[in-house]
Amino acid sequence: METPVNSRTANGVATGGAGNLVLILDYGSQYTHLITRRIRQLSVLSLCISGTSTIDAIAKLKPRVVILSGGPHSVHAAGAPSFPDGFIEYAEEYGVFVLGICYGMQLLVQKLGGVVAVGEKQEYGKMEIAVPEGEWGLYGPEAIGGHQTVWMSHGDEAVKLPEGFTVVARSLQGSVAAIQNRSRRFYGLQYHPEVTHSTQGMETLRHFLLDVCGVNADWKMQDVLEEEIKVIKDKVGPDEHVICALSGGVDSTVAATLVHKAIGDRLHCVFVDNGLLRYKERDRVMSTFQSDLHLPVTCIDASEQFLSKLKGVKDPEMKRKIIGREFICIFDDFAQEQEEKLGKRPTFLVQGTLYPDVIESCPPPGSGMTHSHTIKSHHNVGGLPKEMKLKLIEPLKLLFKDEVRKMGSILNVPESFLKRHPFPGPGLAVRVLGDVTEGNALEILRQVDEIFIQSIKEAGLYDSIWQAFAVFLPVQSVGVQGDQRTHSHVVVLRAITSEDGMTADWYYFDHKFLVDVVRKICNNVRGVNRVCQDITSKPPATVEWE
Ligand SMILES: Nc1ncnc2c1ncn2[C@@H]1O[C@H](COP(=O)(O)OP(=O)(O)OP(=O)(O)O)[C@@H](O)[C@H]1O
Ligand SMILES: O=c1[nH]c(=O)c2[nH+]cn([C@@H]3O[C@H](COP(=O)(O)O)[C@@H](O)[C@H]3O)c2[nH]1
Ligand SMILES: NC(=O)CC[C@H](N)C(=O)O
Ligand SMILES: [Mg+2]
Repeated sequence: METPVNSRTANGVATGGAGNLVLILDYGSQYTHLITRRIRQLSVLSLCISGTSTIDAIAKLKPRVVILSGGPHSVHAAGAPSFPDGFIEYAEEYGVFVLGICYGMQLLVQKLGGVVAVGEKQEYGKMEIAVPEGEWGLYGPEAIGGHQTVWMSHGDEAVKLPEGFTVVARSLQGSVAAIQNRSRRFYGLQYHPEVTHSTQGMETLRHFLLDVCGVNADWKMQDVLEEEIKVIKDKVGPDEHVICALSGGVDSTVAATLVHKAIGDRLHCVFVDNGLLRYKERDRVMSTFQSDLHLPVTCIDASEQFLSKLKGVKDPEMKRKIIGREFICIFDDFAQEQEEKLGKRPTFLVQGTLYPDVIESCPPPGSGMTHSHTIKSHHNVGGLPKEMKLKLIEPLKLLFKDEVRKMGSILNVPESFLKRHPFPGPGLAVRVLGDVTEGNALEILRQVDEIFIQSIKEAGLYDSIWQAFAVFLPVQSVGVQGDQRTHSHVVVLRAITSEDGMTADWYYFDHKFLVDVVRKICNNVRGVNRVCQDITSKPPATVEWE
């Protein structure tokens, strides 16, 4: 089981020194990624691998702490995922701390000889728990003896604890909320401390990892940056060329700047007009590339190609897959053009893929996300064709959006890029529900979106909103405009706040703002007589409508 200090993981991240890693074993919870994030926010490196990884794969990473994630399964179900045989013995032999969260806690209870049963009542949503006076451990002195609000999402519960365990918190309904066995270093939380609705969740994780487990908080973005530059230099041969798909968004701009730092002018950037861009976006993006970014970028107008392939397609996943495929065709053609120019064909494609894109798309083998459900195929991940000539470089694949922004600011990427709201690669195709080519849906949506975004900017709200956009619905409603009956389109405005796009709340505009925007839209955009606002959080909705 011995491995060198600072060994690198399959994902290319240095472990940051033996014995300081927090390793998450994923059992498919939609929140698993958030555990990773929260821990990184504490400046502690954390990685996530499949919950059914082998004992060797776990031991190789030399974790100080292993967190067993939540998951959709019941521990009683046939084929319910579990840690490998020998894991408990390994943890005890090497003094590894183990924290089970929700399903992870139930797994720990069951495997150590306790009993998990279907609870009388399911507990979903915000709950109050009490942490009675008792021994120090999972909770520090500030939490002990008090109440806190936590986020629960479970149907099973621990009804008999394994020997040596004590209950350190209960929900006000009486179910077990937290357990520990300090001498064996095993801990469990029935709720999700990683979700912001658990008001003291972050403090609980901090206390547990830093004070109880003695993990060092020394993981820094500067180190990640230097490590990535080194990885790219090693991967790309000295006379190999690379193309970069640049969208004008935060992720690809940071990725391009990073790769440029590593390989200089062997990087060739391409921006694609797929016919699904926003109002005047092509001109605006190309001119900011020139004025602010100083990287050579080729613009390819492929709008007809994309739109003709999308004609008549209504299914959201189909649309995403078609778009992913067309992007790759364009990149291959661009590589061919470069070959004619340079006398050498570029071998790599840089994409600004982020961790959330990977988590929510079809989980690729080896990603460690094998127990999660596919939410939607992000065009740059699940939408990619199986056979690709270009090899991928995705330097941001393990980072969340706010981490990418941090990296961008270390790289001096101009704020005009870093502060932009995210815009999905499939663009307006996931905001015009149904067939995007029907009627003048795209044109109507562009106008509505522009009015909405400009109004937000004029009101000084752009930087406090994570993402805002309009959606076109393929339905018509009756209205009265200028004393005439109209039968026109319905559009929806969506604005959210979020940290990383994985969970989101809707943004609360004041009434006057909304009244003004709706008036502007109905007065200026022909074909719209009704405007709605989407006030659904994520979950249960997603950010984009498709
Ligand atoms: N119009 C485009 N032209 C070229 N590449 C694109 C285009 N749209 C998306 N891509 C590629 O797909 C990747 C994923 O798109 P995504 O929208 O998630 O990232 P982004 O545009 O870089 O950042 P943001 O999320 O802030 O919009 C991009 O990083 C880029 O590599
Ligand atoms: O590059 C992308 N390719 C895609 O296919 C894609 N789909 C969604 N998004 C963006 O991701 C964030 C989360 O969106 P969802 O809640 O709709 O999945 C939001 O910021 C979305 O705009 C995408 N980005
Ligand atoms: N969120 C979870 O991990 C749920 C665990 C298990 N599926 C239950 O319902 O109790
Ligand atoms: Mg984008």
